[in-house]
Amino acid sequence: MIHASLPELRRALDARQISSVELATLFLDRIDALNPALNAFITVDREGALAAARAADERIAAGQAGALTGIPLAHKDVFCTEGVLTTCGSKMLSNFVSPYDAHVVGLLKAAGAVGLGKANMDEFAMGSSNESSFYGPVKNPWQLAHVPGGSSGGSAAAVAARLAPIATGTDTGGSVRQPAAFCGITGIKPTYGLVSRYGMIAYASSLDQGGAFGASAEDCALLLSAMAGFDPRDSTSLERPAEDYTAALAAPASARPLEGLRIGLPREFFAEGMAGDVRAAVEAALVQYRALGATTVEVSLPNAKLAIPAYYVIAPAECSSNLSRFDGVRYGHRAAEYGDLADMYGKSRAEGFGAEVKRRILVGTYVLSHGYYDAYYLQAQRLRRLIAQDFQVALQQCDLIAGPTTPTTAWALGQMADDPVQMYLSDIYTIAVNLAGLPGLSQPCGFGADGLPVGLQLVGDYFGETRLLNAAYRFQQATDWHARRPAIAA
Ligand SMILES: NC(=O)C[C@H](N)C(=O)O
Repeated sequence: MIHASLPELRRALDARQISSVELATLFLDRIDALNPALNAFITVDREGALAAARAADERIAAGQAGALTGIPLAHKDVFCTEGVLTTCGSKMLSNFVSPYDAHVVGLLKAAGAVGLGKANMDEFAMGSSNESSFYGPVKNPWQLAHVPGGSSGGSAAAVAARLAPIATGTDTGGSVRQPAAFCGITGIKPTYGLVSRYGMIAYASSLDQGGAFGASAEDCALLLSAMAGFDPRDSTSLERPAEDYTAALAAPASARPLEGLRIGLPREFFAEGMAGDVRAAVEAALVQYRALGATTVEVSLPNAKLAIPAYYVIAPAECSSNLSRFDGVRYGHRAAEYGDLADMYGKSRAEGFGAEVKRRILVGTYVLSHGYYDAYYLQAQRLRRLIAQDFQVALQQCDLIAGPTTPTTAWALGQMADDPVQMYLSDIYTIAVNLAGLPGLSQPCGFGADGLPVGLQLVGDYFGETRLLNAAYRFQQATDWHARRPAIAA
């Protein structure tokens, strides 16, 4: 049961081969056994999970089960959960119990999904390795001495090690796709505005977007279908009819299911910077895509190389504003001893935030300050527009864009700890997609020389989620990279 797909779990639950309580217990026991080694969860909510599972069993017995009723899942600890600790990976929120559920959490509860607990993450989602978490680093299930990626590293490691069949995440600059690639699973970041940000602790609001992790594109499609949808409480939520992202997957299998699909390969992504073993796996995957009927065409994203400097102005600027609410008064940690009010703010924030968060607040405050705004923030916004335009030009020549998710496989824990800029550079292929607000997916497509997974990134036009998930699904029907498991999950 541990390795069953979501549709298989659905059938087993509906046929009463297993109850939701039994299924939740199976995963909770696995978390107890394996989490000490992986550190994928910050909070395990056994009681809440079993109560939700009992309710799901009643719903199943009454014949009222939906696609996710009784299915266990993990939430990234950035999503507020009523009555359950929400830390955002920070000491600042180490005692924060939200009085309400994030929109996404509410939708999944209403669907009858069973929340197992809260997944570890980089502090306030700032990082690409999960090492900035106040609760300690997450280990990569494929090799425990390596990072799982970040910032949604706990969610990705949990799914890869089968501590949960599916998990939520968020992606501001790659935080779903990069850990999915490093952990050998599938992850999708939808179009900006598709998933409500209400109750998702804000990092960089114009970039933050909720996303889904699963062992396959099909499992991601099921989870995303339940997460997406208009929410008036998020001013950037898009008012669109709900979509069933699994509908296209039901089309009959054929030898060349991707006939007519044009895949654009950005010249700049294949030029330099990609490790040899990543390139080999990505190119082999493209051969497979062609065998399934797709054609490939070279496209250009001339400004994509400027995505990292633009992002590391815009994201810190927004974070410096968003994180000002953590002042020891309204939320979060308060210093035990202080003089006047300013001293209390200063000490509380100095004690509550870790080094990476402080670095970004400082950079963000600087680029927004009088006299520097035009030189940095405004320029970055201009670059952002050029990058988005590049994608629109490229997407006139193709239906989706493919390339590596990351330049290398997962690095060793500690390897980049003293070199934040090196870590920022590792997000080179994912960040431009957030700046443009486009949907992106990462799927496993092979292994590097070190035995660690390689991810293939697919990027679509706005609201192209169905096309991305369908392409990945057809690839997964013909290959078994997504079915490979780390020894810890055997
Ligand atoms: N939050 C993200 O999407 C991760 C990105 N590496 C960042 O640190 O901003």
